[in-house]
Amino acid sequence: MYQLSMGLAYFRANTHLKSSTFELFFRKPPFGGEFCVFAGLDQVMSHLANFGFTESQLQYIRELLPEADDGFINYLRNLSCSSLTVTSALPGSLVFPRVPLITVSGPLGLCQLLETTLLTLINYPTLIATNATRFRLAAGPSPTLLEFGLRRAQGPDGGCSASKYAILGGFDGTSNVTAGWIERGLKVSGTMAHSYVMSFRGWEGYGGAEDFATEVREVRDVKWPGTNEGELRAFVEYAQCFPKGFLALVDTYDTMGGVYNFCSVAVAMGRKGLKPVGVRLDSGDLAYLSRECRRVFNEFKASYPALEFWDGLQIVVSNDINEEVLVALGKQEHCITAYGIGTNLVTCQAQPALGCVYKLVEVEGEPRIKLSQDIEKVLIPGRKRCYRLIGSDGSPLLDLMIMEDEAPPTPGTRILARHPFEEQKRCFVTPTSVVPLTTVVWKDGAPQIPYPTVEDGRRRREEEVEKCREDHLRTHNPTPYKVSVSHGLYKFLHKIWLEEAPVVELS
Ligand SMILES: Nc1ncnc2c1ncn2[C@@H]1O[C@H](COP(=O)(O)OP(=O)(O)OP(=O)(O)O)[C@@H](O)[C@H]1O
Ligand SMILES: O=P(O)(O)OC[C@H]1O[C@H](OP(=O)(O)OP(=O)(O)O)[C@H](O)[C@@H]1O
Ligand SMILES: O=C(O)c1cccnc1
Ligand SMILES: [Mg+2]
Repeated sequence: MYQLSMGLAYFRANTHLKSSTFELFFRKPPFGGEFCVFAGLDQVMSHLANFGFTESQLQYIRELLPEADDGFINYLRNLSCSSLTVTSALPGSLVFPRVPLITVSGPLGLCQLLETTLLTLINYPTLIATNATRFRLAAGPSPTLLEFGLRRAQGPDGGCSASKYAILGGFDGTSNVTAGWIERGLKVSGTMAHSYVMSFRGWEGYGGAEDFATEVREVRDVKWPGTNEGELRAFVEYAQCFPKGFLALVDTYDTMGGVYNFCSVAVAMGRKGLKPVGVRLDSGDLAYLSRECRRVFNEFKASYPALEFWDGLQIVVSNDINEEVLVALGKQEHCITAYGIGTNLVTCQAQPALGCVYKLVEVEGEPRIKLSQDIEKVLIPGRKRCYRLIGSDGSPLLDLMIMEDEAPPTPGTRILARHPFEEQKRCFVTPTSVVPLTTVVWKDGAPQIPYPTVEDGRRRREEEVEKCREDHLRTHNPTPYKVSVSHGLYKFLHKIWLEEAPVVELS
């Protein structure tokens, strides 16, 4: 309604066709960090391609906006994104405050109508991709990270976005089947819950292979005759159902008893030439219990050395894991090989919203500025070009915004980079290479790049994280990354600022 109301007022004022430019950017990185991982462009591109109003939507808008006349409704009826040029960062890129992630140029009315949609399509995907990247950085490169969050997500749609963009951010798989169905190629996996284990008590009604169950019980009785019988039955049934995918939840009654039950089934499977997958721990001290699991696996390895799978068994842990728990586990000795993470990942509990904004910076070639008492909120006016200046070690030195008509920075040439608002903060920089931060992604009614896939984003994130200095990426008190403007843009910004700010009269 926000956008439609302005749309009508622009139409009445006959300014709806004026050429304009809007920029989408964030001012403060989330989670107390220094960076975001850009995501959501795939959905933006598909929105641009499909943008339009149906007759029934137009009818509804007439009801909502009694001020709308036939002329306005006709204008909406014929709207499409063919008159827009959109430039954007590419998914998986590391992005920093105030640098435009998406720039939309075209008729004012149309650009305005896109505001809320573009923000909702970028804010959450970028937030979750950033959260997932931080979880990956905290966990290190080797463990498997599984997204388990659909049950706690902000609705089914939020849950599917979470699954997809968590994978872009470095997760390996999701338990969300709908996400895998929508986005073919996402790895989908699931283990078992306590309810499954709890549903069995003893062996009454057992219809599986008798010799298998007998063998499992014999192995168990040698090691620890007192383990829970219902749990053992649950594992035996599951192993027969999933001869290649036996991963047992071991903490329903007593974690170590569960591990012995698992190993007993594993021995009987091994004798049939089958390979069990591992265990999942869902409570208690996950570091300690993972070491205990490995100790029991080693004990069984000593007793059954002919079976070759003991060293490769997975130890999956879950239960309210967040970034802090991952950091804490990183400092302890443990034998965890995989993490299942739900609530804290998908709800981004540490910071549930990213504050990207969408601001008008130019109309009919004239810059526009929004002033604020809060200096951080003062808008950098005019259309700009943005570059990442790379140093001799391949890591980014700073991001630089220049005015559209300025000469781009070139490798080997020394230039002055300035903080946009603090006059004394400036530096000379001689980049080894210069990378443009945005690409034209939409023009003349057609996409200008192939539709971005999750895999593209994942790869780009990996490359960019690899190149970035660790102190910019660290969890606590990261080193600020310099986002700067050229001397020309600095002068321009402050000139426009003075022109627009009234001089107060005191008496
Ligand atoms: N070794 C560890 N170091 C740091 N944090 C841990 C460690 N082990 C577990 N945690 C975390 O500590 C918290 C334990 O929560 P809580 O005490 O409610 O669980 P629990 O009682 O073990 O399990 P549940 O309530 O599910 O039966 C979880 O957030 C878990 O991820
Ligand atoms: O803890 P999360 O990061 O959200 O990960 C997913 C959790 O969801 C399931 O348990 P659920 O929370 O349904 O039950 P529980 O807390 O009683 O184990 C699962 O066993 C994990 O513990
Ligand atoms: O597959 C699992 O183990 C799983 C999936 C979702 C939530 N909790 C656990
Ligand atoms: Mg729980």
